[in-house]
Parts: sequence; C-alpha cells; structure tokens
Amino acid sequence: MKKEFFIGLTILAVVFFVMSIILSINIWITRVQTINDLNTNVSNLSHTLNLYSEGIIRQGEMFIDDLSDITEIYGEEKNNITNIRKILTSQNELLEQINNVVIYDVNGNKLIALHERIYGRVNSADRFFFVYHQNNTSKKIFIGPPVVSRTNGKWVITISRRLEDHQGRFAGVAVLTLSIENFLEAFGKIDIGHAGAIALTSESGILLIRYPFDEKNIGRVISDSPLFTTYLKNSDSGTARSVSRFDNIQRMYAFQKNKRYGFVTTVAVSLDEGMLPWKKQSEILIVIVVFLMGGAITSGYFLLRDIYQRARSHHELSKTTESLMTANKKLSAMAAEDSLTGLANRRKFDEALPHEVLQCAVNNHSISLMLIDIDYFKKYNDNYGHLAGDDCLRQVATSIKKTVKGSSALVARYGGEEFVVILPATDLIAAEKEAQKLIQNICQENICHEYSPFGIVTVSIGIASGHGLAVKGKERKLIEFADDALYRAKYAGRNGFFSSTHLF
Ligand SMILES: Nc1nc2c(ncn2[C@@H]2O[C@H](COP(=O)(O)OP(=O)(O)OP(=O)(O)O)[C@@H](O)[C@H]2O)c(=O)[nH]1
Repeated sequence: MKKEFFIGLTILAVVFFVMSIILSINIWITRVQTINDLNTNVSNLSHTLNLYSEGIIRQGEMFIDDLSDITEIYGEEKNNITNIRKILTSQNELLEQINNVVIYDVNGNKLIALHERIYGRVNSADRFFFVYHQNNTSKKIFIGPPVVSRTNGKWVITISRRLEDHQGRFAGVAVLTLSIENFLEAFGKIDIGHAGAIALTSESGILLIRYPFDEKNIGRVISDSPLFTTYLKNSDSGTARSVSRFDNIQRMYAFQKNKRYGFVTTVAVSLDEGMLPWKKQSEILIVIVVFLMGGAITSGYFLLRDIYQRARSHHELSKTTESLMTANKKLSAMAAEDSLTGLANRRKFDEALPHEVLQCAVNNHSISLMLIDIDYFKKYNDNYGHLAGDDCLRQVATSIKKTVKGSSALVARYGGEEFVVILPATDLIAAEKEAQKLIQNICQENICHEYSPFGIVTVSIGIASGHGLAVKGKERKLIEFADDALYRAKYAGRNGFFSSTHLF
C-alpha cells in the first residue's frame, strides 16, 4: 500500500521535474531567440542608417567640393561671386537636408550664402570649422561638431572645406550645414519602440545627433564610453548592451562605424521593451504549465488517495475475511463437536456416514460401524453424581479415541452415554478386533464403579458391517443392525461385543 503510494508520488515528482525542465529550456531558448532577433534588427537598422547618413554627407561633400573648386578657379571677385551664387541657388534643390551653404573669405566674413537671414555675428572666424581649416592644409572635407545655425537658430552639423588662392594660401572656407531636425525627422519614422535611441557620433566621440532629441546632449563627448574604449577598438560594427548615460535605461545597441567619414551610427532598443513579448509569452506559458501541473497534481492526489483508500479497504476486507473464515472454522468445528467430550457430535456423524459409505463403495471396500454403550451408567450417575458421570464420559471418550487413533475411523458421541465409531475400509473381522481392543483398553482405564458387577466402568459394543456398495443408501440399516447387536451384547452380560448377523 505504502509502496504504491510512494510510486505514485515519485511519478508525480518526476512529471513535475521534467515539465519544469522542459519549461525552463523552452523559456531559455525563446529568450536567446528574442535576443538574437533584437540583435539582428538593430544591426540591420544601424547598417541602413549608416548608409543613409553616409549618402547625405556624401552628397554634401560633392556639393561643397564642387562649390569650393569653382570658387578657387574663378576667384572671389564680386562678378564671379554673383555667378557662383547663381550656381549655388540652382543646386539648392539637390539636397533637402541642407540648412545653408556659406562661403567665407580669409577673414571669416561671408562672401555668399544660400540663405541670407543671419542671426548673431556675420563673421565666422571664431567657428570651430574655420579655425580647423585655417590651421589644417588638407583639402578634405571636415565634419564639425554640432552648432546653432546663425541662419535660423537651429542645430546643424557642418561639412566644410578649406579654400586656397592660386598660390596655395588659405583663402577662406566653404561650409554646408545640415539641419539636425531633418535627420531627427527621418529617425523618428523608424520603429525602435518608446525607449529606443538612434545616434550619430563623430569619430572622435562627439555626439552629433541623437534621437530622441534633447538639446543638452548635443555635442557631448562620449569618447570615454565602452563603445569607444572597447568595442570600436575591436570591430567597426557589432552589438552590445549598456545602461545609457543619458537616461539610465538599459539598452541593447548595434554600432556601425562609417568607413568613409568615420562617424558612428548606433541604434539602441530598450532591453525591457524588446524583451516584453518574450516575457509575456513566457508568463502565459508558465501560467498554462502551472495550471496543467496543478491539474495533474490535483488529479494525481485524488488518484493516489483513491488507490490508498482502496488498498486500505482491500487490506481491511482481507483481514475481516480472514477473521470471518477463522470464526467460521471455529463455528463449524463447534457445530460438529460435542462440547462435553470434544468428539464429533451426532450431526457430524450423520453427515459423515453416507460420505464414508460412498467412499467405500467407490473403492470397493467394506465398512463397519461400532455402537458403544457404557454399562450400568445410570447407577454410576446415581451414585457418584452427574458431574462424576460427565468425567467418566470424557475418560471413556478419550480411551475410544486413543484406541482407534491413526486409522481413518471417525469417533462420535451418539447420545447420552452412547458412542459410535465409523470404520471405513474395515470388514467385520477387523472391526471385531478393534472392538476387543477397545473393551480391553477401557478396562485398563480402571475407572472405579462399585455398583457394577465388574467393579470398574466397562462398555458393550454392537458391530454391524457390510460392503460399501451394499450399504450405500442403507446407512440407517447399518445403524439399526449395530444397535441390535449392542442390545445382544448387553443381553449377553455386558463388557463384550456382539456382531450383527444381518446381511445386506
Ligand atoms: N452424567 C451424565 N449422565 C448422562 C448423560 N447422558 C445420559 N446420562 C445418563 O445415562 C444413563 C443411562 O442409563 P440407562 O439408559 O438406564 O442405561 P444403563 O444404566 O447404562 O444400563 P445399561 O445400558 O443397560 O447397562 C441415565 O441415567 C442418564 O441420565 C450425560 O451427558 N451426563
């Protein structure tokens, strides 16, 4: 019972364990897949935006290169400048991100501008790009840090080139400004979630553009971030995770360094936001599994309880059956037993006789019957008392039993002071020998009986015998013949036996 319960419990525990493992593996795999998908998405986006930004800057570079070449070729005389302005105006439509295009002379004074509305100082000799070209003889374009445009007060990034005169001396700067607003508009159309971020950073680590826009972040130096101190040192592109220094949000980001201009494009998505579908899916899965496991445990519990109860009932039933059987045995023994002598009773004898006769008939044997009666028992009773009479009956019964012990004979109390012995497979001669032996044995018991002429308790025996086949169905006759023989034994003087002369 306990074993079955334990097995059931073990099965439940194993199912629980296996399901937990499968669930954990599944959640872990989907987590890895989600992270991989996020990585792929941000990588693709950073690559695309890198190309997009490169395209714009490339156009700006070509534009400013052409403009610079023309200015250098034609010189900065007033007539030529008027013609250059015409060219400039006609090219304006080429690049929608253009905020303004300005040519400055050697002193930083504006020669030509695409848009004339100027805020603040007209002279730009103080601008970073101007100082850079003044001190740098390279005629390659320079992407400057973000500045507030003096044309319209908006944030811009500058693409500039050094101008030289025919002797190769510094002659001014041609500069094209790109509105950050336009980039932000383009970046804003990309779905990177509510907490995503896109940034363009210069090669030296100056933040040029960042979406979502926050003025205080523009121009911040992030060259000490892991992106610049570690990742970009190992590879021009890749993915990483970090907590943003701008808003403290943990993000997964992809970076891509532009090979041509060196700026770095980063696209970042919030880890919490990016992992949200996985979290929701995992939660649903956990709820389903917990529900299923709960169901399994509940039904398992009821099943085990049922097994336990059934096993207990079965155990109790077998115990009850066992004690019932013992009681039955006792009862049937009691029902077949004479309470005074412990011999088989008359009922048992009545049942056994036809059965024994049948056995003898089947086995082609003879059967004999002895009826034994204590002599002068009334006198014994009258003189020694009823209780002494009972003792005497018990002693005689024991003696009879001892005498026929070992044979298949059945000894029963026939009634009162009378006993009967069935002797299966015994013919008359053998039965007479048994009777003789019995008379001797009882005499040897030497039970004092002063009121008998023999001085001791004696018995008289009547014997009847016949072949099983002949006696079969006439058992009553066998008893009558034995009784008749007993009567004759009494008549003959007692303490002896007489065999019936009646034949079947
Ligand atoms: N103590 C005792 N006496 C019993 C029991 N059953 C019968 N008796 C007595 O047995 C006696 C039988 O007496 P009788 O039938 O006259 O026969 P008897 O005195 O033995 O005379 P014979 O058989 O002719 O020798 C009676 O006194 C019964 O009371 C018993 O269970 N216990």
